[in-house]
Amino acid sequence: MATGRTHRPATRSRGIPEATVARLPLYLRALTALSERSVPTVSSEELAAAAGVNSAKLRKDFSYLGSYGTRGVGYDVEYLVYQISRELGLTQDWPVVIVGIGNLGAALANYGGFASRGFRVAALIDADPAMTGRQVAGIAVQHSDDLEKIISDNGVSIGVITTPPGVAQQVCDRLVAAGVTSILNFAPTVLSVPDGVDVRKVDLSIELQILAFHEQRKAGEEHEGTAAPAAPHQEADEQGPDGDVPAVMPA
Ligand SMILES: NC(=O)c1ccc[n+]([C@@H]2O[C@H](COP(=O)([O-])OP(=O)(O)OC[C@H]3O[C@@H](n4cnc5c(N)ncnc54)[C@H](O)[C@@H]3O)[C@@H](O)[C@H]2O)c1
Repeated sequence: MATGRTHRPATRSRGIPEATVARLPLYLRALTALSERSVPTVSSEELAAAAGVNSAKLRKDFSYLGSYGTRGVGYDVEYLVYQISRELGLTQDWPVVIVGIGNLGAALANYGGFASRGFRVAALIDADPAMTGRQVAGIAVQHSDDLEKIISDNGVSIGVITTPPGVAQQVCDRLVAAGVTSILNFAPTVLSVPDGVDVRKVDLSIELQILAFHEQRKAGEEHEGTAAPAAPHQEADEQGPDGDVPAVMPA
């Protein structure tokens, strides 16, 4: 068993760096907004500004997709939406299960943004017998005793864990044994997974702690009237999609 990290090399087999992959959803979100406004083409500068990314980085990212735009015209919005969606695997439907249907699991189940991005909530699973059969977001919650059958029946490869931290590893092990190969973990615990399984961890409290650090530094600067020492240098590929620490991290 390996612990912690996402078990993928920094550069994917098709040669797209993970840092670029992490920015593709930002481009896609900006492009989708342009597409909804029937904007046909966009310059790299406009798109970079809309995505919150540096334009040179954007051009480099798109070169990995084989998309170079047309000088003086820019990028074709619809074609880029298609290209990025295909690269992210969003042109196919991904059934997802959510395990642990408490406050957070129910909120995620009710989030309408998954379906429009190619993720279908195929099943909701909880260990509390009182939850079994209860409708959440129009889906009947199923008992965790049936987890393996639910995964297999629905052909699920992506699992979301929103259980208490103490049971998250056990839930993760069952999901993986049942065939799940990608896990989005919201529980505040580090999961161990075998090679070939990707884990991403979301931790809003870490994001808040980072903001608190910056707030403290700003307050210190005001107080002392001098600049605080610069933050430690971050390598480009350690940075998040918009050049900051990512909200969703490799576990
Ligand atoms: N990542 C974040 O930013 C973030 C934010 C909020 C909460 N959390 C974490 O998300 C998790 C859920 O928080 P919550 O407020 O929804 O808690 P909750 O207590 O409301 O819900 C947890 C649910 O998990 C179920 N459960 C317990 N053991 C289970 C098992 N073995 N299999 C399946 N289901 C099981 C419970 O019956 C319950 O319905 C916690 O670990 C919490 O720390 C993370």
